[in-house]
Amino acid sequence: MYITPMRLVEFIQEAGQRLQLLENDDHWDQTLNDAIISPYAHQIRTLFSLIICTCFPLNPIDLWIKCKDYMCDDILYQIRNRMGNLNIQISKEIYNEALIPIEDICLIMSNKLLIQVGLTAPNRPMHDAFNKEVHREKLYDLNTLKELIQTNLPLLNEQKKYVFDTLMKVTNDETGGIYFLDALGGTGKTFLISLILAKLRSQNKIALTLTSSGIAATLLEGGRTAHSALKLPLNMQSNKTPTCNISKNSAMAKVLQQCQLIVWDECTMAYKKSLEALNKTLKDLRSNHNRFGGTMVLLAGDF
Ligand SMILES: Nc1ncnc2c1ncn2[C@@H]1O[C@H](COP(=O)(O)OP(=O)(O)OP(=O)(O)O)[C@@H](O)[C@H]1O
Repeated sequence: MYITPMRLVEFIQEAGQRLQLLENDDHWDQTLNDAIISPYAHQIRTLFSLIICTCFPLNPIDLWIKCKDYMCDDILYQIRNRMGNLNIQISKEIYNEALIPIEDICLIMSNKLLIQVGLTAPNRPMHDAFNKEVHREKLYDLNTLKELIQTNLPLLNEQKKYVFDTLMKVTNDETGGIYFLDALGGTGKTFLISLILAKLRSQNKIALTLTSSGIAATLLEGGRTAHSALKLPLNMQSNKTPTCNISKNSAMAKVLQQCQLIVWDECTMAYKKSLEALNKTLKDLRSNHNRFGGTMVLLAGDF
């Protein structure tokens, strides 16, 4: 019979506990049980960090499982507030959010990572994605969006209503594709796009707004220049096959993987290769060989 070193350690620990030669984790359990009466989740996280990195409990994972919901309370509350959705429940992303400050405290206290004290390592790329970019794209006030839809939707004429309905339908179908919104300047393209964006965002979907110029970016809610959002290379002309400088684990990659619609306003001003770069990057990030990786793209401008 072969006993792995890990199993041997478990045997020795178990035997030590049965013979009462080793302490078990009851007192840490009790300490944390007393602490969870506190309404402040960050205090429970600090105590938990202190216990796992300086008191060497036998089974830190057990302690984490028993208290993790209490340690995520404030994070869940903030996320519900930010998204205006009280139905959001605790998820593995939220647990990961709590593990990050716990590991930070352990590093300050004992210069140890969670993996070194017997807990699972937090997923830092997931944390980045979860925190920054995805939230930024979902950070819209639902009441303001609903008000805007209620006021502006009845103002659309028949043609614009048709465009609105078509885009809503194809975006909800999630089949992907490209649409061009071509109209003369001042005829209401920005007005219509704002409405499409508001409708999708009010449904808690991600709709990314790219523009070719900084000025155009200020006209649309959440607008960003394509160069900044997509990390396009500056040497576009000399680069034969440019791609967006976005790695699969990055925060922006998560947004591009999840977004339902990408609007590129004033796209007639964009260099052709920047659209090719977006096409290539989306195919790669979404592991989908269809055009723009199967994402719905709306190119708007005065063609
Ligand atoms: N259906 C509508 N009802 C009321 N006002 C509208 C409507 N459509 C557009 N407008 C108003 O007309 C003006 C011009 O519209 P908008 O900026 O959307 O045009 P545009 O096609 O995007 O122009 P440009 O191409 O120059 O950016 C704005 O003040 C907008 O609020």
